[in-house]
Amino acid sequence: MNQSIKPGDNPDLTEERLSGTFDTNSMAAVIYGSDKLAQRRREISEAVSRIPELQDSKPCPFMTREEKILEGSRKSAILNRLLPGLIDLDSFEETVFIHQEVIGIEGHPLALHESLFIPPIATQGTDEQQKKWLGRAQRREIIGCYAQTELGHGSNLRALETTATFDISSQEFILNSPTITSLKWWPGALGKSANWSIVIANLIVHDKNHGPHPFMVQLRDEKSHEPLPGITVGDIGPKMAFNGADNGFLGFENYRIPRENMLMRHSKVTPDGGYIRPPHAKIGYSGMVRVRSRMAAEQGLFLAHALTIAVRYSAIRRQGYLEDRSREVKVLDYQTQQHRLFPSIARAYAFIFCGFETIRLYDQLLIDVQNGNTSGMADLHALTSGLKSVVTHQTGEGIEQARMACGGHGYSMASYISEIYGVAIGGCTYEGENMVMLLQLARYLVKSIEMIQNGKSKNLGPMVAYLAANESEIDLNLGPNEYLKVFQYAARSQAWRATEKFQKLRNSGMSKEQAWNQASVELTRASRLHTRLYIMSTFINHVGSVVDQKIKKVLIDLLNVHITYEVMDIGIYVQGLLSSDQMDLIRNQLYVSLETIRPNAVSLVDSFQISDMQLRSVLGRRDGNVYENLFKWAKSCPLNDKDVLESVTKYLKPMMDKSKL
Ligand SMILES: CCCCCCCCCC/C=C\CCC/C=C/C(=O)SCCNC(=O)CCNC(=O)[C@H](O)C(C)(C)COP(=O)(O)OP(=O)(O)OC[C@H]1O[C@@H](n2cnc3c(N)ncnc32)[C@H](O)[C@@H]1OP(=O)(O)O
Ligand SMILES: Cc1cc2nc3c(=O)[nH]c(=O)nc-3n(C[C@H](O)[C@H](O)[C@H](O)COP(=O)(O)OP(=O)(O)OC[C@H]3O[C@@H](n4cnc5c(N)ncnc54)[C@H](O)[C@@H]3O)c2cc1C
Repeated sequence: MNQSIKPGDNPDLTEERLSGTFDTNSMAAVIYGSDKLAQRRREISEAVSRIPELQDSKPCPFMTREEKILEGSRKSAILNRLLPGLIDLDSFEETVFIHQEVIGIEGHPLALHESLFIPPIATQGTDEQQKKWLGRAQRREIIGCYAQTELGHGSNLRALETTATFDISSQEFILNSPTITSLKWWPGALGKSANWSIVIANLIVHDKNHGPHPFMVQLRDEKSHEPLPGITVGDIGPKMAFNGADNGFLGFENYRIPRENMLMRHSKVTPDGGYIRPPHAKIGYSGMVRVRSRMAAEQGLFLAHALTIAVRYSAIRRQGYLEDRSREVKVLDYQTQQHRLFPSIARAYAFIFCGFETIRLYDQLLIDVQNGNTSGMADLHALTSGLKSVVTHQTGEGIEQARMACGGHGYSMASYISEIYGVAIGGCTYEGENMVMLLQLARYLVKSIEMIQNGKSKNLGPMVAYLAANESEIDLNLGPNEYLKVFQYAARSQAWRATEKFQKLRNSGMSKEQAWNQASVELTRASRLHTRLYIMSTFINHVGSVVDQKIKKVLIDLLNVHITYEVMDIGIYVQGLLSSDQMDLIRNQLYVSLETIRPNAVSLVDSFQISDMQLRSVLGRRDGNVYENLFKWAKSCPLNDKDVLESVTKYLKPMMDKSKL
């Protein structure tokens, strides 16, 4: 049963909900990993809806940037007071969720505090450092950010210019931004809100540069909030979206911090200037790996937001006719609309499922690393690099299709889809620009193929074992596993093609770097296919593990949409394997699976359990009463406070009057 049905709802939406074949709360339990977690989300939404001071003071699209930052800060402060009674304070998921619910997706002063400030202290700080700062940060006595990117350098961390030079005589590090390009640029909450930061700076001891390391740095006075002497800090200005966040710039001029402020769990500087290496050269990058490991689920949820809006709206929007000329048809009944939206629903589910899997993998790696075992770092770095790139790109595509699927109203901020799009596609850039990260995964794929070439296939990890197989025929009694084999064929042949291109260029005498650059488009294609294969296989495994038979049936239908769509989408890579008859068969299976999923479309998006408050969309309202609320929304626009604006009295009226003469 669909748990969203309520009296007074738009009858078209109620009809959709009645046609659903499964219980949406049970599906939510599968999406969020357990009945308890799904229920906690419902309880938190419900509790928040009963607290007047946590409601939006006005719709976000009507707020200026200053108002957004003020509103985010107002709500953050109230939440900090109320949180103990509302959520499990030890749960990162609940903390993120309640901020999302109350403040929304446009950013807020604590967005980075939870995800990029506290985790490095907790994982890279010594026990004493944790004792000193962790409690203060968790109680929010201080607000922090993560300052790594510089005006001139983001992707290439080796070229960062900020320095932290050890001064033995005073037992301090001296921080400097030697050039304009070395100014820190972009960190969220740095601009106006944070008073502390993790700063990534080149560690220099005895004139030797040991590369980027993390330092705890106080930026502003804890009483006055004024920048401390030696610090230049401010906001970088408005962005495409995410304007409730104050992304900032930061410069240092001979700014001194105690030796104890370098995070020293892994690398250390001793009082006499000795440097102790970390157990793995890239351990300082693990904060980024943590965030990347969470991005598939986050992005899946951004896509879920847009699809909830577009699918609900498509069920109440009537336009044109099919057979019955007496009543316009729901636009959701058009095959083109289904083809536009349903594969994205499948992707959102797939991203969330594999997102929770990568979070689990990261948590396991963290335990291993704390126990001194860093052997899994390269695998997870490669996996999360590819995953963040593919998922952010496909999420952006899916959100934009969702916007277009809403016609003209999709273009209005009342749909809120443009904000979701703007925030989500930031993910194509932050935490590593997508091409750069695809090339990181490509290094791993090339190395894996070189192992095969050197007769060491048995050393390949499970995620790349398929690279050594030799599939040349597919039985088209197609079940998910045959589709997986088709995808493996595509990913494998592209990985070999790209590697061989790179090797041929090398053998022709080209430098490694030039050869890599000349092969890089092919290499990124290999990385995408490898990642899409991973997403598909995780989806198949996840569906296989579902126990509730009604839920399993719908998920198999959704999986069928996914695998047929994905294989059609990569047709060019499987031309050597599949005949045109086989491709036609798959195409037809896709069309059949769109029809099969149609009665459950609304229930599938309702199962994401995104409340109206969180959705902030007039088009996506749970009750489907869109038109009357669109009219209310337009009337509440500040431009309509007055009938005659100054723009008219000051300019247009005099112009028209003058023209009359
Ligand atoms: C509704 C939904 C609800 C969601 C709620 C959440 C809302 C969220 C909204 C949030 C909005 C905004 C938040 C934004 C936060 C953003 C923060 C940031 O962006 S922080 C800055 C991030 N910066 C980057 O990611 C920089 C990218 N660059 C790099 O990481 C490196 O420079 C890299 C990896 C590209 C290259 O590094 P380097 O030059 O040092 O190495 P090499 O390329 O030479 O490689 C050598 C060797 O090392 C391996 N390697 C690299 N990194 C790692 C690693 N991390 N772990 C393990 N190994 C690593 C590499 O693969 C090479 O291996 P080899 O065997 O030699 O091939
Ligand atoms: C919304 C948002 C929030 C952010 N928050 C933070 C934060 O909190 N803290 C922080 O430190 N940073 C933050 N950043 C910065 C972000 O991490 C960087 O912008 C990102 O890592 C990309 O680096 P860049 O800007 O230098 O891009 P560039 O590297 O300049 O990319 C420009 C182009 O060059 C290409 N390119 C670069 N290198 C290569 C290569 N080796 N091979 C092939 N192509 C290449 C890229 O593919 C891209 O097309 C944020 C950014 C955004 C948009």
